[in-house]
Amino acid sequence: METPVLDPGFERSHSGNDGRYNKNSFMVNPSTRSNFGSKQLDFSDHGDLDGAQMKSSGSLSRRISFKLSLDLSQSRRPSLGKFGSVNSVSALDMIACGLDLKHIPYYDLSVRNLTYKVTVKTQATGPVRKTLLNNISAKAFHGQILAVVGPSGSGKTTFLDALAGRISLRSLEGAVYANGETIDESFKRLSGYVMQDDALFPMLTVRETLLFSARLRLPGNMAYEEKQMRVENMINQLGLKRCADTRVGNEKIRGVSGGERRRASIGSDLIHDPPVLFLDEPTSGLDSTSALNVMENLQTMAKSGKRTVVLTIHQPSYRILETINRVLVLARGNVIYHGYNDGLKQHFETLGRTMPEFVNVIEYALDTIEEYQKSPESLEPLVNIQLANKKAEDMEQSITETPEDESFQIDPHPQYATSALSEICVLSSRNLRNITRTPELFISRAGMMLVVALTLGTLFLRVKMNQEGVRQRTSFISFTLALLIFTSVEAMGTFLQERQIFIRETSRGAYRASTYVISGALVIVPFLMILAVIYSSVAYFMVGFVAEAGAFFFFTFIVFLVLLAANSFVSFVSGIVPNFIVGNSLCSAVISYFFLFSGFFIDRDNIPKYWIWLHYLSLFKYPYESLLTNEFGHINGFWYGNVDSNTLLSEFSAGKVHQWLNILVMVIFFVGYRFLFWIILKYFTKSIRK
Ligand SMILES: Nc1ncnc2c1ncn2[C@@H]1O[C@H](COP(=O)(O)OP(=O)(O)OP(=O)(O)O)[C@@H](O)[C@H]1O
Repeated sequence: METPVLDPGFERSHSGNDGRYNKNSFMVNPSTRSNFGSKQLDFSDHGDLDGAQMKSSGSLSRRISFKLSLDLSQSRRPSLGKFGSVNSVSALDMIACGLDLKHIPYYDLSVRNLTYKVTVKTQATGPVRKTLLNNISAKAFHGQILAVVGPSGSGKTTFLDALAGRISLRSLEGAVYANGETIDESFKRLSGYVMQDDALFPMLTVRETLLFSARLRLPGNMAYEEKQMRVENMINQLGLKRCADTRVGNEKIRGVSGGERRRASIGSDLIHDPPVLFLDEPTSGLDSTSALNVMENLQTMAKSGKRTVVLTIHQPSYRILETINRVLVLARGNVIYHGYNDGLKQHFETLGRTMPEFVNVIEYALDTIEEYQKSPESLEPLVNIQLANKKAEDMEQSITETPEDESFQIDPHPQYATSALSEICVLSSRNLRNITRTPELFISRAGMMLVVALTLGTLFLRVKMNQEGVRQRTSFISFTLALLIFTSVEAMGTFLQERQIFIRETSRGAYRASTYVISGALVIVPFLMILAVIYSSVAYFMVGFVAEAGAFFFFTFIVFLVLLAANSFVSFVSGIVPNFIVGNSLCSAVISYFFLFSGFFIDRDNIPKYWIWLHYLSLFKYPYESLLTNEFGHINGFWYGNVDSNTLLSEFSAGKVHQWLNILVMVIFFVGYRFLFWIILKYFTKSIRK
């Protein structure tokens, strides 16, 4: 084996976030690049390397990485703790610049003795520990695809989740290493995870989906044109050119085909070109051609970008098998085989079995597992054979491997790709695009407000200044508030629909929960303002409220604040409920209580002391008192008998209303519920298993 020639003059220091791969980075003397690049460091074309070769290459890859002296590599990548930045120069950047791909940083993963147990409650025995992963050891190399296969329930997804940091590290025994370093939170940010469900916005086109993802996940200081170029490259790479401007769609909305949606989903999770990719069943639900297409794309991405691809798959066809380099066969959480595809046949031969010719080796493995599972000795012989092989491999490894350096610094504050402000802009523009693509939602609510305003306007037409007029005014105000607050519940659907997308995007650090909350609030403001104006300008004058500009604008402003506060409250509830049915019931129940304690049905003075807190928490109390004061406070003189405005207001417990204080409380409701929503999203809406 030739020794790589490193130019000592190019040796680099190891800290900082300037795009370095890891602390053992060296700069390659360009004149020597091709010499050793092809002979020792480029494994991407060596899916059939034998174990010994791979081991020596693997250990070399941990020790040496290369970084190209390119301007575009500098300060693009966020710091990723001990794993350095995502890429110093991404594969796609390099392709776009026509540069040599042999110098892309890469990661080799290894799993040692990974065990994962959960506690399950059974009726017969009470809580028992169930082993979902049992002492699993495996490796995934860059430039290759490792496929996790096995019968249903064998632990494929669980294994992928453990590797991808989707299971709390505290719950796992054993360890997962990336280039010999144990993984931590920062590792998540440099890996992409494609879930089984394609959680995408149905109203965006494929190109828009990828572009929004690029704007969120690529560094803020990268030019917009470059991001667009990255998107076009991804579209070409994934074969999405023909449908790039078609809406993604879903089960209800016509859009791209299932295979194209799958590829769009893969593209949006991989647009930032993560060096490690995890995919859960990327071919599920696809016809054989689309499935092969997806796998070929992944193979190209793995090879050309030196990415490490780990995926789960059900019964891959013969042609799909050719796109996979290594397999990990699991059964009931145990490793049955781990290694290169062509070793599988030989592996089963050690059991004294002969695999028939022209049989798909994975199908054969699954059939064999099934057979053993049904036999009295169960999986034991299969597990023992694998354990014996592993022992031999471990011994070999202990001779060739040197101990790892454990002195890496973990960055306690892993950064996001772009600034909070930029995230707010991108998320707001995405929200806006989604809203404008579904105008019927806003139009129907605006139409409903108009119809109700007209109905109330005719019902309470030109109310008089007498006792009946007073009753009608208070009824109109309380009904208006009930209408505004109860109908806000429909906003819950938005977040519940988006929740999977939010989890998918934020689980890999695409953006902050706070910017998601802020952008959601910002985008809704103009729409709620329009609703407030529509309702007030029709109902206010038809009912015949005090004809003063100031009073009208104040009424409209309060209606707007009520809509804002109610929207925030509903957002908060949507964060804590599992689905719309529960959310709708909860919201309706709580809002009904708020209404009951508003002061309309029972005066504040008559509410029992132990219930008074509900009066002060009520979303109705403050606008109700403000609107009463706005109406009655503007009219001097007697309403009926010797009852003047002051008497009326004190009767409604609104005698000493400070309008600015009420406004402040409503603003606090608006901000406070959003804040609680943020807490829920940040700390409780996680896709991590315990
Ligand atoms: N939280 C849990 N509590 C108890 N058992 C669990 C839990 N999560 C998963 N399991 C069980 O662990 C086993 C492995 O599940 P996993 O989803 O990893 O299997 P899989 O191989 O991906 O299955 P499939 O191919 O059907 O998707 C299953 O038997 C499943 O029922």
